[in-house]
Amino acid sequence: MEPILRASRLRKHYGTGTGLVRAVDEVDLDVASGEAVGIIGPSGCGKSTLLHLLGALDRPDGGWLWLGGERIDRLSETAAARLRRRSIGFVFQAFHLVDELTARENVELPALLAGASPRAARRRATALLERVGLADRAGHLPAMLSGGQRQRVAVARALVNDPALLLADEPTGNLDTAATSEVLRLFDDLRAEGRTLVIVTHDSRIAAAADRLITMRDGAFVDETILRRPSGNPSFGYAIRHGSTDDDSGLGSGLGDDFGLPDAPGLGHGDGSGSGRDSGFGSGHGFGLGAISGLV
Ligand SMILES: Nc1ncnc2c1ncn2[C@@H]1O[C@H](COP(=O)(O)OP(=O)(O)OP(=O)(O)O)[C@@H](O)[C@H]1O
Repeated sequence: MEPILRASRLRKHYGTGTGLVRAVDEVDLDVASGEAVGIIGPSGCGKSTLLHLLGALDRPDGGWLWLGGERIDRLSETAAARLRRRSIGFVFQAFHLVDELTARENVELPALLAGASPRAARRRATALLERVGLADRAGHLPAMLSGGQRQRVAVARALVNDPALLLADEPTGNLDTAATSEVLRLFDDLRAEGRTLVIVTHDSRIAAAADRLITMRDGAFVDETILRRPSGNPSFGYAIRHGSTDDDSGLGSGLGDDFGLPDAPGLGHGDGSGSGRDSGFGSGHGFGLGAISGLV
């Protein structure tokens, strides 16, 4: 099965006064359709830079990137903008709603920009606001909404063009505990309904909404943990090995211990009968399940 998103040796380096920052350094990533991938790691390790590359918000210095089989790493500004409108939904820490527009108008906007009729845009925005539990706030301006409500509007907006890929950068970073729970529930629902998600986060609870968690450090992937099989892709087969020769016992349980996440029973002890990823983890470069030992 072809991944919907594939990055190969993706690279973004910044020259600074004090030297070279390898923000993203030869990263390989495959994301299957219907899979929810969480990316975690210390501040400055390159998570946001990677997400910007994956979402064609920024161009890599090197490497290749495909979305739905289409090369997207060398698009012109115009083509990248078109791709983002059509195929990618973004959720940012700071919401980025238009202050002068109501919740419904904010959600309608990307649909209108993508060429939907006003009536179709309204129909879709109304349904999505209902979907995120904000039907009764459709006419409110962002200033009249709580942080959690604003982020739910932002999620509805990200979904309005039914994107192939939803990218979220610290979606709970600006939220208090109660609002985080609202947004967490929403992401958990999106995962369960089979949305293809990549979420960058510091928040262990949001990270737990992922099917697979990747840890970044110094621009590279250093660890990978499978939490569950993707719900959007029942035929998805992980090549999880049996036996004790590989240190795969840390799957799920190691994560729970180190990161405050619930255990993922069974995942570390799969029957090995899955068909396996088409190219293994991260396109076959880098590391495999044997390297997993919980979060570092
Ligand atoms: N435009 C830029 N110019 C120079 N350096 C940059 C630029 N953008 C990011 N960096 C550097 O690249 C590295 C990765 O930054 P990035 O924002 O991707 O990290 P992050 O993991 O998302 O951090 P945080 O969790 O704090 O948001 C950092 O060292 C950062 O200072």
